[in-house]
Order: sequence, then structure tokens, then C-alpha cells
Amino acid sequence: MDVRMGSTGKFFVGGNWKANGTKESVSKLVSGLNSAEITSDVEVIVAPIFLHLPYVVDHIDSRYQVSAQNCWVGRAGAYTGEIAPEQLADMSIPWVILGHSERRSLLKESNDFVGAKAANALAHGLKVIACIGETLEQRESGQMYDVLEGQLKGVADSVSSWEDVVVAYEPVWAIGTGKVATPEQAQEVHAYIRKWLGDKVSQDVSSATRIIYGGSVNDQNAAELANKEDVDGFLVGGASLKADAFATICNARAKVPA
Ligand SMILES: O=C(CO)COP(=O)(O)O
Repeated sequence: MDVRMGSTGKFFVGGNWKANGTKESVSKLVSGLNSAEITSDVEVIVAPIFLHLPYVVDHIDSRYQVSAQNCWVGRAGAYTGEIAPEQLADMSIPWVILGHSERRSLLKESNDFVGAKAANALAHGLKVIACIGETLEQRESGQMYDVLEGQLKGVADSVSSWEDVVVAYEPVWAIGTGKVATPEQAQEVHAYIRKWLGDKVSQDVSSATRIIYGGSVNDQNAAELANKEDVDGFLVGGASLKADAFATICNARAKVPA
């Protein structure tokens, strides 16, 4: 089994809770996760909304790491409504998700802006899950690789060290739609991303960087996707809100025979 080095060399599963949850539901989810059985071969991250971060940091088991879903592009200061990476680090939040397609489309975050945010977060000691992905229209009109390249380049132009970067391939047409990419579709794009990193960044970065898949991953389809050579983990939305389903996804690679 081909295992990526990354910072820990482990299969990587992130639960992106998006703008979901109340005090009550988050407390239930955290207790469900605390009693879930998860193999030690996997690095697991959960990403609640900013407001719930302190509660989750204080109450979740140390087997899980906590992530924000966004951060500011610069330092702390006069930026109303924003949260800077050093403020996340100060709250013991080690990870941040950047460039999610919901932010790219709804908030018009550009490739350069996402790259600048990634560099800024890394400079302040955070680790970054950098999201890329094409829409159905872009895929069907043959623009998929141009779009993915632009998104990768946005990150690569700003980021000098990739040690603390995980790349999440999340085809927009698969997010929240129940229409998961086939294992072959995911593998094809992951292999493209790995080759792009090898050609444009370095062979070391290409082989060490974990490339994870997101988009309608659930407890039924995760094992087959995890079996693909270049799928190093998942970024999970809806199914990460259920502790049992999320634990099954976290254990998906462990179930695959080596
Ligand atoms: O956007 C996603 C994770 O960041 C995927 O969401 P779903 O798993 O709900 O499709």
C-alpha cells in the first residue's frame, strides 16, 4: 500500500461541519466521536464553525485535531468580521480549510486570494487543507484541467513549503449532491494533481503531499475510493455530522487489504 509521507504519513480524514450545528448537536456529536472506534493509522480533523471551536477544542478526545473553515489573509487588526491565523493558533487550533468551493463561488474568493491566505496561514504556524475542484459545466466543456491548474497555481505561487499542506480535490458537482465521483474519476484527477506537483513544484512534494477526495463521501462508498492509489484520505461534509458514519469513513483505508 502506497502511503504518503505528509507530516505524519497517515491517511487523512477531515470532517467539514460547514455552517451546521447548535450547542446541543455539537455536544452530542463530540461525545459520539469520543466514544467512536477509530484506527490509529488515520489522522482525523474536525472543522466546526468559529463559535464552536473553543468548545470542541476543550471537549474532543486528543485523537482528533481541530480545524477552522477559513481565516483572514493578513495579520490581526482592523478587519471587521475576520479572524487571523495567529488568533486561531493562540486558541490551539492547528488546521484551517481554505479555498472551499462554497467560498470560491459564494464569496468570490479568487485563486490568488486563496494562495495568499494559505501562505499567511502557514507563516503563522497553521496547517492548511487547500481545496480545489471543477464545476460540472467546466468538466463537460473540457475546461477541467485548466481550472484545476489555475487553482493549484494560485497555491503554488504563494506557498514555499508544502510540508503542512493537504490538497483536497472536491468536484463541485459532487458536493452535497449525493453524486459521488467514481473511484476511477477520483483517481484520474488525483494522479493529475500528483503529476502537476511533480512537474511544477518538486518530486518530493509530489510524493509527500496527501491528496484527499471530497464530495458525497459516505460510509457506503468510502472503502472503494480509499482503495485507489492516489486517494490519501477524504474531506467529508454531510456524513461527518454523524459520528458512526464518520468513524466508518475514517476506518475506510484500514479495511482495504494491503
Ligand atoms: O464540501 C464537502 C467537504 O468539504 C463535501 O460535502 P458533502 O460530503 O456533504 O458532499
